[in-house]
Amino acid sequence: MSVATNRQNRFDRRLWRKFWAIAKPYWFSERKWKARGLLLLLLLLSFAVNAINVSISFIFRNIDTSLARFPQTKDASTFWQFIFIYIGLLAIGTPIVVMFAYLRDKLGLAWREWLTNRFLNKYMQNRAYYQLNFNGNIDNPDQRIAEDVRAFTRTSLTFLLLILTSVITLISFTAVLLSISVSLSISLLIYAILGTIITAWIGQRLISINFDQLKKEADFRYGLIHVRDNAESIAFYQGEAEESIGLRQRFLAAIRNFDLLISWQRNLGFFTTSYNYFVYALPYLVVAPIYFAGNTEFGTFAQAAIAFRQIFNALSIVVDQFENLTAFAAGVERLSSLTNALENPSQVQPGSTTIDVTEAAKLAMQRVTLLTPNHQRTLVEDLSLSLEPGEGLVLVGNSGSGKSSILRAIAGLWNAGTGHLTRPQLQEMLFLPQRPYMVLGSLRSQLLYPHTDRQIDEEQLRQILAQVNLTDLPERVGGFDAQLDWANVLSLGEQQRLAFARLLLTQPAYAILDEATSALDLANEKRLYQQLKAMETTTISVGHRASLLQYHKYVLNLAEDTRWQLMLAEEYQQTQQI
Ligand SMILES: Nc1ncnc2c1ncn2[C@@H]1O[C@H](COP(=O)(O)OP(=O)(O)OP(=O)(O)O)[C@@H](O)[C@H]1O
Repeated sequence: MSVATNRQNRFDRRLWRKFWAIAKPYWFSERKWKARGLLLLLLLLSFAVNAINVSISFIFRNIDTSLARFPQTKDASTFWQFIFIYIGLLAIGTPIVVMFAYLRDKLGLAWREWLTNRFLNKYMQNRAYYQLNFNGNIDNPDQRIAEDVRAFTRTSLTFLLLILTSVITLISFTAVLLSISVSLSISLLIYAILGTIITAWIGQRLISINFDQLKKEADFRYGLIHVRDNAESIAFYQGEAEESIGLRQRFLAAIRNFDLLISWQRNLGFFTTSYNYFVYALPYLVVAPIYFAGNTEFGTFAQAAIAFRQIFNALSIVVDQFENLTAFAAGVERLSSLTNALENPSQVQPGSTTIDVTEAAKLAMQRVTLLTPNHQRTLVEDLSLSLEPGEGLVLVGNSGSGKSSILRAIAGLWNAGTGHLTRPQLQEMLFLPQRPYMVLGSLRSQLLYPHTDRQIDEEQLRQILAQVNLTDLPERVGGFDAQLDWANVLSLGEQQRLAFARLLLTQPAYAILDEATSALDLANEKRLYQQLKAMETTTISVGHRASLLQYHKYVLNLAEDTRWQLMLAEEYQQTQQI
């Protein structure tokens, strides 16, 4: 066996294993009985469809023979008898064929629902959605969960049933065909096997092209979404020309690859089309010598053509479905790599160390060295500090010195490094990130996020809004149930105050504020920090403004070369004034 074939076999085996790993859980899940029951029903229906097809071949054999005999016998009644049988069969067959397709799609839908939920659960667990951003191998997880899962469940079922029905068809019509001619059966078998081998050989390249196509289409769509999400910034920069070049490049990449795809489909088409056409002539060529020798009746031609077509279709599923199979294989690869990435979202490399974390009532660090997730840069070295509840800490330092990264380490988003971190439970801490986060939903859910199921009456919500100086917001936007594109409708300062309102509602023991008041005027900032103090919330802030110092006891000053300095806020203020 050549090296290439060996590699191909390994690839096929791996693909099969990957397919099974994605497909199996549903068929062994809590929904397994419903799924298996439906599959069994579909099998029974496909038996019925097959029996109908076999009957049709006999009906037409008799119809054609009665027509051929007519000049001698002058008997039309046999002809009409079989026409009526055929009509009766149609009446029974139609609902069976329609229900078969309907139930197949129903099962596909149930499977998709289950599998998508499974992916969504894993995607939202252990912050996998965040960690995947740093995984260069997983592009567009959104497309994988939305599109690839849909295609996977649908196509798997279609193929499975196609293969099962093909086997049934093969067995029943081979019996029909053998009763006509053994040489006909053998020639058909050889023809179909050769066809499959040649198609698989020409079509190999389609698998990788299809894989690229899925990626490039998703990249293009993501580019468009990016423009929509950042419409205002682009408009201010007048960046249309640049954006348009970027979009066109992504589109062109998709188009070029598609061009390649259709060229290969054309190459395959030259073969499959001629292969499919020639098969019409084959049964006539094989039956004619038997007929001319007077060894069979005229109707055999019709029956042989039908049986031949059925068997040929059954044997040619690989040829017919090759393009779909390649697209399917590409989808399986994408889902399989996503599944693996979701199993181990933080991608901890073997041998690399992580910061130890324990939970306690206070926040402390012992000799913590923090690295970027790819382990390429050390941000801070040997950091030790201890903060009692009520003592605030403000992090200062140049841009890029690692202030936000320390907050990420406290939140458990980043853990590459060494040392020991003690922190309160995450439920007791609320983080307000640098860019205010506006959820998709109503004003009420905006305020209650991330615990939107809490029952808080509107009066209380109004009080909180008044505390952050947004008294008139509900009236302005149309009430607490109004759903708007909040990130674009509210000013940055308003978004920051809304995020602060969330904080006041949640009343966490610790508030971690990453430049969360940078867009506010000093009076608003003071008001908000005073409210946090009144709630006895311990604050850990990042900011460049001197005004923040007065609300915290300590200052952690980060230098860019991984050094740091911890001092009392008052002392720090004095050093700044000198
Ligand atoms: N996902 C990442 N992978 C690798 N490096 C990163 C990643 N995110 C940020 N960095 C780098 O880590 C360094 C520290 O970033 P960080 O956001 O902590 O800075 P910062 O001090 O908060 O800056 P600023 O004041 O501008 O917000 C920066 O040099 C940044 O480029």
